Amino acid sequence: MITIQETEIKERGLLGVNRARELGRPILMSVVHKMDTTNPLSFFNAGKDRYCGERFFWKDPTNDMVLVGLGISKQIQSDQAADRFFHVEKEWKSFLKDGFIFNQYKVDGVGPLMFGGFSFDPFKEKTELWSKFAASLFHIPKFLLSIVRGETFLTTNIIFTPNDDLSLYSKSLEERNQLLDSLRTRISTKSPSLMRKNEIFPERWKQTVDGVVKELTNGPLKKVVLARELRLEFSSVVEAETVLESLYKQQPASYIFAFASNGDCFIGASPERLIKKQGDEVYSTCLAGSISRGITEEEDQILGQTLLADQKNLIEHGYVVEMIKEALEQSCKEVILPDKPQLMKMRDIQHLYTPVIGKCGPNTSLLLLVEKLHPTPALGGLPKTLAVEKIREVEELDRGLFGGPLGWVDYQQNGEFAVAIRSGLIQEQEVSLFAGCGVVSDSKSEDEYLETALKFRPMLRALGGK
Ligand SMILES: C=C(O[C@@H]1C=C(C(=O)O)C=C[C@H]1O)C(=O)O
Repeated sequence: MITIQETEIKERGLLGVNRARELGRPILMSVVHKMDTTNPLSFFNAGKDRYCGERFFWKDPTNDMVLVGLGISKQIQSDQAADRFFHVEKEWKSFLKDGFIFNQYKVDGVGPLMFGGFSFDPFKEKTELWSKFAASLFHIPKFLLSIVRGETFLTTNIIFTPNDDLSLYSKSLEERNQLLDSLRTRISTKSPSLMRKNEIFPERWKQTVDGVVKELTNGPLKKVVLARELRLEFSSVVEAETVLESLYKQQPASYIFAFASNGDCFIGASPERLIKKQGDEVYSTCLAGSISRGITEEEDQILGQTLLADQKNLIEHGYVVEMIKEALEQSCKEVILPDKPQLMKMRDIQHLYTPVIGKCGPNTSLLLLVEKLHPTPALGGLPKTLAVEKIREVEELDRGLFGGPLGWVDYQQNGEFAVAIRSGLIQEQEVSLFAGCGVVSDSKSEDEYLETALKFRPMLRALGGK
């Protein structure tokens, strides 16, 4: 319970009401409090009934930043394809303008913040599968729990419209106290049983890979990433909190995310950072080139060394490094990266990995960097435009948010986006899982098929399947 003085309630209520009336439009009031240590999954779970379809969850691989949003105080959304990153940034900044922010903590990820993502390809025809998500969709929550480097904060966002009166502020505090009171409810650990696994046209997918391999030998295309879907059916509704809890235990070194919209929930555990901005620095990750983990330590090391020396994978990885370096050089003063990839070992798979740091110039903007980087050749291909066009033409899957940038931006314009892979879409009793792989001129469709099967595994295990 957070205690508030009666005078503060009146003063802040008045401030909000007066400004909204004076400007004739909605005004944000954001209030930050420090809190005792709170389990983020309990917080997510506490919003289950009241904020169903209005929740998000984010944890970065280092555990430095955990964000949980409940309720929607404002939605920024659009199905418009052109200039989508610019429009979202513009709307975010104009939403913040003239608002009140009561935040004495100079910590990123605290205070007003939007969370959401961009679809992989806004020009691809949208199907029923993703009908609950706009192609660009961001939520500014009513309540945001931020656990930043071990410290816990709660942000309450209130929107005053010209028609509201003073009581809005106290009503919102009441809602917050009810939420904090319900934090003790336990998460059900019972997972529904997996009834049916339906691979979506695997043979046709392999034929598509073979067709693209032929084009790669002759044409200007160097690499195309092709993805496929696995549709699962369960004995009862799949609850996001139960899946999150499993991902938390099973994939500690990943970004763990959930983004609910209109009843569906996009959820996953991605190893891949697209970009992070913290003050004057940006961080990106080149991740491409994959091999399985070994059963014994020795086998695991041999597999790792094989990957580090494998020409096909090194070439694929090099494409990503080159592109990310070039994109950052356009808006950073300096770009720093090692000259050789290392290994990133996840539970089921190991990857070639190169971290990149950029020193920001005066106009470096997080969303404009997202635009430049997405999709990297790890998810699109090379050359970028041709590869994305090829995917649009030959891939049967509607990727929706899969493979797109998913993350958060705070009111200081700091934030982070992961590449939304190793993920799935929960639709009541059914879940679609997605996985892709880089196709180059010497790719074999059977190997690529097996690689995508490996990439389904983290989500499959978290859902109680194998
Ligand atoms: C496309 C996916 O993964 C991407 C492709 C990789 C590859 O081709 O080696 C490796 C990591 C990711 O950048 C996926 O997991 O679905």
